[in-house]
Amino acid sequence: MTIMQKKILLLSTGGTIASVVSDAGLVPKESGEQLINMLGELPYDITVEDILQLDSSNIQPEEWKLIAEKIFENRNKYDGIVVSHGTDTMAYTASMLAFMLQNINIPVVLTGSQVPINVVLSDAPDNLRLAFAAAATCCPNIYLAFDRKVMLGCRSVKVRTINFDAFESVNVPPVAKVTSDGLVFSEQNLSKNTRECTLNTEINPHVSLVKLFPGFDPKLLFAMVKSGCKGIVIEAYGLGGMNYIRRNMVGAVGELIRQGIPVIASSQCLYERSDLTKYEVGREALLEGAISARDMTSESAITKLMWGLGQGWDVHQIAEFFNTDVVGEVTIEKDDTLRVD
Ligand SMILES: NC(=O)C[C@H](N)C(=O)O
Repeated sequence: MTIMQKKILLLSTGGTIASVVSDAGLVPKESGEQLINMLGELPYDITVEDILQLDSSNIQPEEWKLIAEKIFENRNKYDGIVVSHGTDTMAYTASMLAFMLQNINIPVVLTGSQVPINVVLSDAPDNLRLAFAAAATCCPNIYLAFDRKVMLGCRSVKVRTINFDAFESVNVPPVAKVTSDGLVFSEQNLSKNTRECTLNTEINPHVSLVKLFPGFDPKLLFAMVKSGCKGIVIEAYGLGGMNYIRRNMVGAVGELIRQGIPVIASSQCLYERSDLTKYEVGREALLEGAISARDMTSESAITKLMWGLGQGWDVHQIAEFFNTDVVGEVTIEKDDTLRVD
């Protein structure tokens, strides 16, 4: 009896995984085919397409669109898709793909490596094998697979520059882990997708992500808006606090919102949620109309803002959008009304 092998498409985009040493430093040169050849026999029917050959520092909204279109085009021809990608912006790409390809009907798994595949002790072969296994077995969704963990793409963050455990699933457990039992799934491997997959690559990249620091001049926010910025994510302090003495960030937020610029307040802390209702410095911002990012990653918050603005939505619609769990990117608690009374 012949067992039907799963059909998996590898879309290769470059990154360290495909890099070689050159006089100019590491540059992505290896093709997807070369990556596959380094893995030896795999129990899948693999097709390869090279769509980009970039360090992921060069991956921007134009490339997100191309990757999303390629996935959409192939979503009914394969059982799963693996996207090889540089690690530096992989969490941004994974988050944006989740918004652009809502209700995706197959597993799409991004992976890369900290060390080029042609180096003896590279992490690339393990990461690629994991990505293929995830693409063959996970529920439909956008994932990031790295260092024996499979995470929801919109919850992943790059947290290390050198060590192999470069990514973490923030505020939710990984979807699956590799143990001696193989790929072991958590309960999260349940697909919520019941609707038709849509491709919507309309985004507005004219946004800013600002990390608040003591002494930050709120006038700079208005300068950004003057230069065309249409929405701002502020990584505020702790639960979402902002200063209002001397330099009035809270007042600036209110003014921007009255001008029609959505301002999202997230936390500089990587873990756990922002909750603007707790302290006066958060409540004031909330009263001025700041929109809470709750427990979203900054990568998800900024890509969600770009996508929402791309739909032509105003401040109220963006607030509504951020109060909605669209692709698993945010935890909305049942009675989480964020009222300040
Ligand atoms: N490890 C990596 O892939 C880093 C590389 N600079 C990239 O993001 O393309």
